[in-house]
Amino acid sequence: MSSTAALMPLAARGARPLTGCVRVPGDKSISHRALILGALAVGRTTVTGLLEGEDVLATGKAMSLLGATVVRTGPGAWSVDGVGVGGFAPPPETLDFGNSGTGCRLVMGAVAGCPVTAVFDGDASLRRRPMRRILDPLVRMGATVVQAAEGDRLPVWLAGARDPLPIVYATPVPSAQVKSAVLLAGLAAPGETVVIESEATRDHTEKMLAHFGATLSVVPDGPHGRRITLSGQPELAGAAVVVPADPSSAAFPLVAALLVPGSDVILENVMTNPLRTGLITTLREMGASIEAVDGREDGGEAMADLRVRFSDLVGVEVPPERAPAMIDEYPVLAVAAAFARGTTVMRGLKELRVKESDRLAATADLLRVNGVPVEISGDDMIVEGVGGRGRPPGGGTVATHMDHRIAMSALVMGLASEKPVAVDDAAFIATSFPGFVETMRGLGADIG
Ligand SMILES: O=C(O)C1=C[C@@H](OP(=O)(O)O)[C@@H](O)[C@H](O)C1
Ligand SMILES: C=C(OP(=O)(O)O)C(=O)O
Repeated sequence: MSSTAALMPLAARGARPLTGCVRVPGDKSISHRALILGALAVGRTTVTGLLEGEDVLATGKAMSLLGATVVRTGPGAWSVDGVGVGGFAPPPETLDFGNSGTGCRLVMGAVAGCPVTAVFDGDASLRRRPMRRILDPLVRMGATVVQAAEGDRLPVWLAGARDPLPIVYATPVPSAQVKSAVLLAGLAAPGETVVIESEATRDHTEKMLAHFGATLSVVPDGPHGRRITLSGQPELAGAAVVVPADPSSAAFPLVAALLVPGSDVILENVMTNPLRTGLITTLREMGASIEAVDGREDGGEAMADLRVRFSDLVGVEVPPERAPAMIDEYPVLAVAAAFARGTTVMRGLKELRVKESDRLAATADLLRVNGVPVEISGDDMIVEGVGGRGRPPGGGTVATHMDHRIAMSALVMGLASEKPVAVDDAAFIATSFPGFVETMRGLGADIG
C-alpha cells in the first residue's frame, strides 16, 4: 500500500439492525508468528486460517526472500518449509513490510540471530515509527545497525550475529513486539535469553515457541509482569497451526452490534486469550451483552463464539494496566464511549502515539468532527458520551492517516450516528481486515 496511491473514500450510514453470523479473518499476531516460526523450523509447517491481509503477506514474502519456501495451498491455507534456527540466507532485495510494525520488528529479531545483512523498509507510516526499542536489545545481542535513517528509523540495514549473546532484558515499554524480537534473536543464542516485562503483553510468541518444540518458562514477575526464559538453539520442528479469528478485527462488528438498535450478531471462533480481551472486559463493565459460547482450545490458544446484542452502555474508567490487553481497540472503544451514558476515562494510552498514526490524536479528531466532546489530558482520553440524550450527531469526514483501525472505527460510528460518517481513505483496511466492508454489509450495514 503506497501513501501516494489514490485515496479510497467511503461512508457508513444508519440502517436496519445488524443480524447474522460471521467469521472475521484470522488473527494477525498469530499469522505473522506462524510464518516466522515456520521459516525458522526444520521441516514443514502448515497453517490454516491465515490472515491474508497485506501486513501478513509482507511477512510471508520476507520469509521467502530469507530462504524459506512459502506456498499458498488454498484459501487461508499455507505451507512453510523452514531453514532452521540461524539458517536465513542473505535476502536478494529489500524486505518491505508496508504498513506493518509487527512484521518488521519480529523479523528484525529473527534476522539478528543469523549471519546475514538485510534491509528493512516500509511505507510512510512505518518509516515514522520508532525502531530503537527493537534495535537496542538486538545490538546488545551482537547485531549491527549498519545504516539507518535519522532517529534509528526505516530504512534500516541490519547485520545479524553468527552466535548472538543470550541477554537478560527488561523491556522499557510494554510491547509484545519488543519481547518477541528478543526471543526470536535468542533462539540462535547459546544459553538462556530472559525477557522481563513489568506489564504482561500478548503471549502468542511464547505459546507458539512451545508448540514448535522450544523450551521456555514463564513465571509471574511483580503485580502485573512476567519473566520469560528461553533455552537457546533448540531444534524447532515444523508444526500445524490453526489460526483463530482475530479479536482485534471482531471488535468492529462487535461494537457495531452493541450500538445499532435491535442488533443480534454471532462472531464465530474468536480468540479469547485473556491478554487480548481487555475490550470485552471493558464493554461488559459498560453493560454490554456479550455472551461467549462453545469455548475451546487449539495450539495453546483459547477461542469461543461470541453472541452480541444491542445494549445501553454506561461510561466507565478503564485502568492503565489493562492497556496491553486492548491496545489496538481504544479507537473503537472511544466510539462505543461516545454512545454511552456519562463519561468514559481511558488511562495510560502513551503507546497509542506510536502506532500506524498518532492514534490518541486521530481518535480524538474522529470524535470531534462528529460532534462528540473529547479531551486528551496527558496520556488519558476522556469521552463525554451522549447516551440518554440521543445519539452522536455524526456528519463528519474522518482523516484516517494511513491507519486501518481509525478507518474502521469511524465507519462503525456512522452505522449508529444521526448522520453518516465518511472516511477520507479506506484503503488501509486491507492491511488487517480484507473483506471488512463485505462482512459488515453481510450483517446488514450500509457502507459504500
Ligand atoms: O506483537 C504483536 O503482534 C502486536 C503487538 C502490539 O504492538 P506493540 O508491541 O508495539 O505494543 C499491537 O499493537 C500490534 O497490533 C500487534
Ligand atoms: C498497531 C498495529 O499493528 P502493527 O504494529 O503491526 O503495525 C495494529 O494492527 O493496530
